[in-house]
Amino acid sequence: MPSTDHDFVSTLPSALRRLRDARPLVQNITNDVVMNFTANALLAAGASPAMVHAPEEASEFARIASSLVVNIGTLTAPSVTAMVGAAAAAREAGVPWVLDPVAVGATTFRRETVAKLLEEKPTIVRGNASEILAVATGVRAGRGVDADGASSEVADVAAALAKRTDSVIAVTGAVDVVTDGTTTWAIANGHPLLTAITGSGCAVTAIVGAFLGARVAPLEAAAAALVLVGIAGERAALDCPGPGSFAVRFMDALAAITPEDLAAGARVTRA
Ligand SMILES: Nc1ncnc2c1ncn2[C@@H]1O[C@H](COP(=O)(O)OP(=O)(O)OP(=O)(O)O)[C@@H](O)[C@H]1O
Ligand SMILES: Cc1ncsc1CCO
Ligand SMILES: [Mg+2]
Repeated sequence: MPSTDHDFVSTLPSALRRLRDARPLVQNITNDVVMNFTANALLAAGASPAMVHAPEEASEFARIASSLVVNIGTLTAPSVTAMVGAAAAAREAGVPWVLDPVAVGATTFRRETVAKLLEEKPTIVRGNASEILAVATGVRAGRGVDADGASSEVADVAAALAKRTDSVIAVTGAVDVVTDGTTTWAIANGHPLLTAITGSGCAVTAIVGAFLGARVAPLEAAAAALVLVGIAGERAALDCPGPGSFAVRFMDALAAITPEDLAAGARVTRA
């Protein structure tokens, strides 16, 4: 039975303080379903969101952003141009960036776009288990935008992918896995109601970007975001009648969680 990683958990309050002090400018090129929800989640967490996605300006903006979030949920040809251009600009300018490969296994268009984006060296890739498996194997996997695998089963695949791509890999599910290929954490925070609303995964990815933008180191940034969203989900679910009010309470909880709450509620073990 693995025990809590107290060394890491004790760093969580300073990571959240850093995010709220820095109020990082997080550029998002994300999907049409979750744009408003994502911007509000970033505000609630303490970041400053900017949904700047036009091909004409996305790469220019990426050079001045604190971090960049690229989410392929509702991909179009112009959005691919914006994403690849912004990711390249971020890499050149030393701006950290995070990739959410939504439903990457579903179509050739998504697989080819993710292959192009991986060439721009994302700092972190965050997906559900079927998405991370599809990225790792390059083959068709999973049904669509929702997960259908257990994250714990992909920990080895994620660690190998982290080594191969030199990125941190964050796999979400009932238990999340975060790995840089050497250190691997399992995070048991969260609530099933998070899967009953659209965009909770996209919000996690954006908040990973927020911690990165506050210059928290990648492995710690990914884990802190997963703990924050997980605890917010747990709080929001208390006496919650259903998904509608859960989404509202989730936003309230994200804003109300203190740095100390983060350390007190974290369930992080070293794998
Ligand atoms: N069964 C579960 N129990 C508790 N928490 C969960 C469960 N499944 C997912 N979560 C949490 O929900 C959040 C979103 O993860 P999920 O894997 O559902 O992302 P996703 O599939 O990309 O979602 P979406 O694409 O709909 O935004 C994460 O914080 C994760 O820890
Ligand atoms: C439902 C849905 N379809 C494309 S993106 C998206 C939001 C979850 O990622
Ligand atoms: Mg998703």
